Amino acid sequence: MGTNVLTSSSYKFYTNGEWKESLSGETIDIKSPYLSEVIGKVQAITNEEVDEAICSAQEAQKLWAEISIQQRASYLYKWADELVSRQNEIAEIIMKEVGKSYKDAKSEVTRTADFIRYTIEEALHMHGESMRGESFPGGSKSKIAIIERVPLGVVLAISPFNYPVNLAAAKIAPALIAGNAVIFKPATQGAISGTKMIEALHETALPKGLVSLVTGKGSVIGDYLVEHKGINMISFTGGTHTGVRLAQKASMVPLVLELGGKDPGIVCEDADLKEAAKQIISGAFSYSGQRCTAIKRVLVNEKVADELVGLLKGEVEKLSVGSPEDGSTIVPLIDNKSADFVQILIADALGQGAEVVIGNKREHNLIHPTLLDYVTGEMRVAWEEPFGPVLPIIRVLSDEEAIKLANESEYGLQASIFTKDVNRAFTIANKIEAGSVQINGRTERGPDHFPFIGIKGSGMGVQGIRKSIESMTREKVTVLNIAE
Ligand SMILES: NC(=O)c1ccc[n+]([C@@H]2O[C@H](COP(=O)([O-])OP(=O)(O)OC[C@H]3O[C@@H](n4cnc5c(N)ncnc54)[C@H](O)[C@@H]3O)[C@@H](O)[C@H]2O)c1
Repeated sequence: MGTNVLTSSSYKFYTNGEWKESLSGETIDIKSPYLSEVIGKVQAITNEEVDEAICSAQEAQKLWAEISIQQRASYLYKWADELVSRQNEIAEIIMKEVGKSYKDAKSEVTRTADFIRYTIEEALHMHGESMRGESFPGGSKSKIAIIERVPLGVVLAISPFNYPVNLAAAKIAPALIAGNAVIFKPATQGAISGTKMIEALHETALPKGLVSLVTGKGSVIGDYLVEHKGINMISFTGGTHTGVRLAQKASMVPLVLELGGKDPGIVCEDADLKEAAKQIISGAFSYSGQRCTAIKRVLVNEKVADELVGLLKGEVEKLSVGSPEDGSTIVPLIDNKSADFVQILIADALGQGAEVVIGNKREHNLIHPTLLDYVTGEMRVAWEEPFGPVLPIIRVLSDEEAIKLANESEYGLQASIFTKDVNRAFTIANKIEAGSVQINGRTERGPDHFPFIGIKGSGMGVQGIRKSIESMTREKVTVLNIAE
């Protein structure tokens, strides 16, 4: 691993096929979560520069939608190849910028290339349909509707910090293959990784203006982008607070929102407890719990609670804690503010009678994996998303109580159920209010072609390769009236 990857400390934004410095003259420092140093700066662009990006996107999109899907595919295949050939460089940036282990960062890049290829192939196999008028009473055989999917126009893609390459490409690739232009706004922490990903796209000689990388604080340019009349669709992944605000600002454009979660791991007394403990701990603590689909609470039947807690503790003891450079699972959180928040949730629970099974140790923004037992519904950690390595355990008397607690949450992303009885699993799953339910496995987003859905405070709309393409296109009907 070279140390000189971050050669350019000031990164440019990208619009109309060119890399530029903002006329604002302002940049934003990107501080590594674990190196305690600024690893680069990104441009804080102006509203006028946003206007220019959207204007050139509108121009470019018209031509892009007209070329064949095979031609569009050829650019995207090159993009996937470029990402693979730059995987070491990009992985190192992801590691330094968002503090993810080098191994995980690398697999994020290769998973993204796989995602892009699958997206192309899915789109190549999507076809429209036709209908004859005669099937409706009074309709005629001479009326034929041809139903095709057409692009929406300019898609605004806003991504979060935790998967800065994968979650961005998961919006950009379906948008492009379907014939849209893209305005890509990365999370500020994650913007250098996003820049590197767009550099790879630039290498494909993609038509000018089709994709722009706009950087700046979400709180500064976010509203301007979201309310912009030139935007035809918004695909957003991030926190619930930001997403709800965005939905209130955006008007009359389709939205797909993938937001926060509080996924429960429900453990019945007949579960394979050893396997459940393994799944729960890897689900809860990978990348320090900074995953939307992390297991964020355990609802365990009290008959097996003591045994499960012992097994969970054993699994936590095996987790490596330290620097992402050493491949640790538990790494410093994205910033100090996030670590302070986790600490507040832990303190609140302890103040109300929860017990620490293991953990509750902090060095700067590195929080050791923490298990809290005897958590009750009065404690904030039972309901709030920590986005950090703390897992509350709530003991329940019955499946009904577990279902009730699971559904009382403002979120509805995923849930896991652990039981050996498949009928029982389905009975519970059918009553759970969540986008997806995992039976005997940890909550997770992949494989990426599965539909991925957040309900309630966890979002609206569906992602997942085919669903993402559908969300970025609309049906258009052309009716042929044949002379009789
Ligand atoms: N459901 C999912 O698919 C999924 C996946 C990953 C992360 N998440 C969620 O994301 C959160 C963590 O990510 P984060 O801290 O980067 O989230 P965040 O909400 O702080 O930021 C997400 C994005 O929104 C931008 N933004 C901020 N203010 C904005 C505004 N006013 N208008 C438009 N955009 C604005 C940010 O710059 C960033 O690009 C967690 O809640 C996590 O659960 C959800």
